[in-house]
Amino acid sequence: MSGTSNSPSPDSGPAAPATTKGGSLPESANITWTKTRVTDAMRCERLGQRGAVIWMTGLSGSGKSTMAVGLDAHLYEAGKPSFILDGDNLRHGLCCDLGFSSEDRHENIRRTGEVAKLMAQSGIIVICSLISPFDEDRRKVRESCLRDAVPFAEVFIAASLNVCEQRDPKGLYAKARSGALKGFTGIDSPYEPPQAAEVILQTGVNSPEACIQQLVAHVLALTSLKAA
Ligand SMILES: Nc1ncnc2c1ncn2[C@@H]1O[C@H](COP(=O)(O)OS(=O)(=O)O)[C@@H](OP(=O)(O)O)[C@H]1O
Ligand SMILES: Nc1ncnc2c1ncn2[C@@H]1O[C@H](COP(=O)(O)OP(=O)(O)O)[C@@H](O)[C@H]1O
Repeated sequence: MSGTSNSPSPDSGPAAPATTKGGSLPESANITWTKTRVTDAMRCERLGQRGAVIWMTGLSGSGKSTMAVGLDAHLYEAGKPSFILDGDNLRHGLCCDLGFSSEDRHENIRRTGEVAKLMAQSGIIVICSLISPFDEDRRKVRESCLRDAVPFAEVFIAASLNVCEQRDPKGLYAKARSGALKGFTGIDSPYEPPQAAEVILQTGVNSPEACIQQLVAHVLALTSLKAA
């Protein structure tokens, strides 16, 4: 990660204006970026890892939470600071004002992506587990992270709609099919699969343990200080 900390312009010189929704300029005028004395690089050294955003996307029931929990537990055992940002959980607090319209889903991903990036800049491996159905939203999070030199990996939790619907762990597909739940992803709301995910986990085919192993290997390589 860069030498200066949490800056929209990683290196020295005047800070570029931070961007907001869709990469536009901030709404507020007369705002100035405060630089800190502890750099991102110093935080990484202290924690022995590079902070990163691990972004999991997939249908409801594909296995996002299972993968997130497994990865988080593995990192904990290895002494590596991590934290899960789970879509369902965030909707109880940070995103409690958002529903499931396309507009609200865009804002959900933007907001979560910004929080994830900040946490990653503090040195943590941030595991994001949201349906995040739109390619463009995920691309914006990726670009925002990479602009600030935050390692990013998109992880496609690739179980098919058929598999997810068979599992239906929360009974939501049945509700959606009956018409009791409108705008459900995969049924009457779109899901755009990633075109170039760094990791593809075949959670409809391979065991949870095998998928977690595949994920852990990628995350350890991405966050190793040697990878900087
Ligand atoms: N209409 C509709 N569509 C999709 N999902 C729904 C809907 N209504 C409620 N839920 C529940 O909300 C969870 C998804 O929240 P996310 O924040 O991950 O969604 S999104 O990324 O903004 O699309 C999702 O969690 P997961 O099953 O873990 O994916 C559901 O439990
Ligand atoms: N290989 C696998 N990877 C992940 N989950 C799996 C796998 N095989 C079966 N499952 C099951 O599928 C369900 C996925 O649910 P969950 O992880 O909550 O998905 P999501 O967070 O995407 O809605 C769980 O009941 C889990 O035990």
